[in-house]
Amino acid sequence: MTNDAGAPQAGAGASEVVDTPQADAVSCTRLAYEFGETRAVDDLELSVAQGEVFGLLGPNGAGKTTAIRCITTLLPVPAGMVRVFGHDAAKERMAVRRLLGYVPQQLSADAGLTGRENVALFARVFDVSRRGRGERVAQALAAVDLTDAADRLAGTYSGGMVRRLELAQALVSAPRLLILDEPTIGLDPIARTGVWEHINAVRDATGMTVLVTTHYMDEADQYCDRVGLMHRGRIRALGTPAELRQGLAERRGTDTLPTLEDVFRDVAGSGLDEKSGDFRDVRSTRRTAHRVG
Ligand SMILES: Nc1ncnc2c1ncn2[C@@H]1O[C@H](COP(=O)(O)OP(=O)(O)OP(=O)(O)O)[C@@H](O)[C@H]1O
Repeated sequence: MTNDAGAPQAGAGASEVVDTPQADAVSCTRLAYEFGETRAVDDLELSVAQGEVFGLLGPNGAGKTTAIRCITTLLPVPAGMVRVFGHDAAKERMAVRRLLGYVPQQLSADAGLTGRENVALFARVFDVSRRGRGERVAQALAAVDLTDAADRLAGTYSGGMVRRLELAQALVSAPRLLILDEPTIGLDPIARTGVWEHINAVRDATGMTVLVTTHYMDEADQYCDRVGLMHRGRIRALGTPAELRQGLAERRGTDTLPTLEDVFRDVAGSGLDEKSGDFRDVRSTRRTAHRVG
């Protein structure tokens, strides 16, 4: 185990998890987070294995963003434990931050800078060494197919291009874990597919782990190795999309394979629409395609 300065840490107990190939990329144990009276994350248990694309699914208010923000160290861990490749997110915040790239829901690109300047800014913030920085920036832009548009102002980009630019910003530090909060919300189907194809291509090339939140059950079904269905602060069902769909078909005694959304409705029950909003409501109320410009 290392401390935030990267030096060996004295006194690491024998029972502590260390950064080995066997360590989970993300491990949350009884993670809880409250905003006043609201228990946003409720004793969350979550493990993401190294190299997998894991989808954290759930409707508005399920607690996905709060959990993600604890994992990225942007929020403290008031109760429970969060580890990233074995590093304790509460005690080794800098070590954790160095391992991950994060694309938040909020716009993280500057409309007044070119694509290249935006990515270069992130390279400086994430301490990518000056030597070779230009090449790393160019590689990150190429990985998301923005080489030709790299020297245009981001304010002229389409919604899909902005999302890919934000992906390049997160990739420039060569993270081992990429965390994306609603990466495709508000994009048209072609742009959504484009974002996923680039995520997958980088994952295939680097073996990076991907943790993604989404409301889009169809995307999770198609692109995630495993999914966790989150509702009211907890994971209510966990498995590969095929396992979850098959499981519901067996419970219902039907040959017709249900959708992942059917699975979610089954595990979340009638409370889904009353308290947390419907998936379609969320889609129609949140539009980010024109976030820049
Ligand atoms: N800063 C805050 N102050 C007070 N309550 C908050 C705050 N952020 C989130 N919450 C509440 O915590 C709960 C979980 O919210 P969170 O944003 O984590 O859910 P989510 O699943 O990410 O939803 P969304 O899909 O809308 O982003 C909700 O009830 C929300 O209203």
